Amino acid sequence: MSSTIAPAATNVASDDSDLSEVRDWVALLKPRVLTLVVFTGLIGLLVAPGHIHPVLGLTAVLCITIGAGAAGALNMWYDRDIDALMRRTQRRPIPAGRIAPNGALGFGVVLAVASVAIMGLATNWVAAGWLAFSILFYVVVYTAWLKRRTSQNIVIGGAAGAFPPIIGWAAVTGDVTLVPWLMFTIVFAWTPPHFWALSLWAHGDYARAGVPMLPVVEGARETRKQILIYTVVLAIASLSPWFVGFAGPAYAAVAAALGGGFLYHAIRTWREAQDETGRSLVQDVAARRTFAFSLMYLFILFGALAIDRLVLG
Ligand code: HEM
Ligand SMILES: CC(C)=CCC/C(C)=C/CC/C(C)=C/COP(=O)(O)OP(=O)(O)O
Repeated sequence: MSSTIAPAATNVASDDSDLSEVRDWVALLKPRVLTLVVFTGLIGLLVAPGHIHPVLGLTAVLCITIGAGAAGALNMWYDRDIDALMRRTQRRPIPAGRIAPNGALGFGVVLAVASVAIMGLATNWVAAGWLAFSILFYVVVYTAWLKRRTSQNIVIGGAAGAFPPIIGWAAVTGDVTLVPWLMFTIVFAWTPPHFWALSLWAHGDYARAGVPMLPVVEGARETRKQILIYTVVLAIASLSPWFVGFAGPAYAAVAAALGGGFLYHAIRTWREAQDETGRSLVQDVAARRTFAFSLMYLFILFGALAIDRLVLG
């Protein structure tokens, strides 16, 4: 009896370990963050004037997914030393020892090159060029250069995450005009409040790893102020597709309501009960809500733009 059961049990065990190995390689792509990155790229593609064959459109979105994922893998390869020091990141596959650094490097390079090549062959080389630029920007400018050097790291480096709407648009039209740059500006202005809200409670991790994020260098009080300033810029930028006549009043109403909501959360974060250094006395409740709101905000705003153009427009 036992001899018939044993091989089956072994198979189950090896299936489980195969599955968890696949999970580790997928984790290198930062899949949760990718959802929103890819969504903004998809909206750029959908609202662009002109026509793209659905199969090619799908291929373009897949290339943005793989390219951005590859950038995430290369980021994890480069950051393996500091990831090992931070509670939030120390269980990642490289610091936890489940994937060798060279394996992650090879994986990232192969996926990056493949995503750019397929994008170029399937759509056009303008979209492929912007995809290549975004990957290099995230890996070289943000990760290798700015992240460990300046508290403005995510303002400048965060631009990488704002390129997907430009890439999606260019995949359809072959060029990059004013509107995709407005979409870029929205994600660009959104990134600092998105990240700094989180960094208000994750600053201990960054301090331990020696990463000069804004609350570590300038303090929590300054970070709260900067979140509010960028939220004002974001609320104005979000209306720009309407200002230039690309989107209609329905989009403007949604953008205004969302902007009001974000401002409400940013003001609550700014005024949250603090000690004399600006550290929260209430476990950063308002900051956590601002972070959660930021995710919903971008999803609904870009969704509204697509509905305005494709359904109402
Ligand atoms: C340099 C710029 C950015 C930094 C430093 C940053 C940082 C972070 C961090 C530390 C988290 C916490 C969760 C995790 O560890 O995965 C997070 C979550 C997230 N970020 Fe960002 N982010 C940036 C830009 C963006 C951009 C441009 C997007 C998409 C447009 C984005 C989308 C998301 C999403 C969807 C989550 C939630 C993931 C989850 O549910 O775990 N982020 N971000
Ligand atoms: C199209 C294209 C190439 C887009 C790539 C851009 C991209 C993946 C943007 C998301 C930005 C992001 C996850 C930052 C995390 O910062 P971090 O790396 O400092 O965070 P960590 O501490 O969690 O590693």
